[in-house]
Amino acid sequence: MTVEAFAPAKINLTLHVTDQRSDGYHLLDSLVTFVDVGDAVTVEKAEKSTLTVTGPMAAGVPTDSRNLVLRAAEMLGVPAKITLNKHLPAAAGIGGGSSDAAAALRALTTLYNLALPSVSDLLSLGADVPVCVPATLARMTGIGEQVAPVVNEPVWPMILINPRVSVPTGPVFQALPSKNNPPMPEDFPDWKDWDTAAAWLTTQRNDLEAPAIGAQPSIGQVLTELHDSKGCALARMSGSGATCFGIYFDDDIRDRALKKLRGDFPNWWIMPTRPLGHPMA
Ligand SMILES: C[C@](O)(CO)[C@H](O)COP(=O)(O)OP(=O)(O)OC[C@H]1O[C@@H](n2ccc(N)nc2=O)[C@H](O)[C@@H]1O
Ligand SMILES: Nc1ncnc2c1ncn2[C@@H]1O[C@H](COP(=O)(O)OP(=O)(O)OP(=O)(O)O)[C@@H](O)[C@H]1O
Repeated sequence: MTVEAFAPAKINLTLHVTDQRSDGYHLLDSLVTFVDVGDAVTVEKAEKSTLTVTGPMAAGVPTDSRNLVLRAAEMLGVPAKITLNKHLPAAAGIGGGSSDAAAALRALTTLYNLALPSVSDLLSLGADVPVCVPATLARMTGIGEQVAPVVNEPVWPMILINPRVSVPTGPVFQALPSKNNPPMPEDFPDWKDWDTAAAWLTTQRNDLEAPAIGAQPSIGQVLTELHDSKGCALARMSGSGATCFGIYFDDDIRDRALKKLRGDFPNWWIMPTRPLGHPMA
């Protein structure tokens, strides 16, 4: 028997850094969504764990115990033949490794009929792993261990752009000048009204945007191109970058922007997508 799990890209619609703990980790207040672009993890019972990485983004992805998918199997203590079909760029701010680990945990616990690990164990794989397990719109706080589901997600058309530069997360947090920034308001707007929802999002922030642009100026260019594309309601960076997203209200308008951006920037990774809008199976 094989079990397959989808590992959707994680998008930080907002990312407010509100404090820093004494161990150096940062406290966050982030609205996180998951979209229909992602990797796929397939697992099958085996005598010992093996990992094969395939797909258009396989190059450079570790196949040894550095890969979070193998670390997830090790955490559960179950051996499996694992295949990871890689579509997401790595070190890109869209949680590639974390979402793969979460998908591996969903698949392996189904295959072996096990419970999911505790939140502290999930966190030990990465700060983004707890939110990637349910993989549905959530408010993420703490350093990533507190995950509160949010309902009525807008499934608006989006564009993801990565200028094909990888950005390691730690140095971007370290370059952040102010660690004490305001959180999001306690209450969210009515997500069913896309105009109101997008207008509200524009009043929020990704505090890692400026330090990430400092490290990789091409992120600034990506944001300008998305922002200036016709019909874009909001352009923002996800996570610690470099991937940025644009939100549109209409598929045809989004598709025209997509065509123009792909024509103008043939070397960038540019993908149409939309939030999944429902819990993962
Ligand atoms: C930036 C985000 O992607 C937003 O969702 C996450 O907070 C990062 O999640 P992640 O990549 O799973 O992060 P980890 O692999 O746990 O940590 C990488 C590095 O980022 C920094 N880090 C991460 C999370 C956090 N709340 N505070 C931090 O300061 C730490 O220096 C850490 O060594
Ligand atoms: N399954 C995996 N896929 C890609 N990279 C992985 C994986 N497991 C471990 N890694 C390693 O993790 C590093 C960071 O990649 P990943 O895509 O997880 O992070 P990220 O884009 O920084 O995510 P975040 O959104 O949390 O900032 C890579 O450089 C790679 O060496």
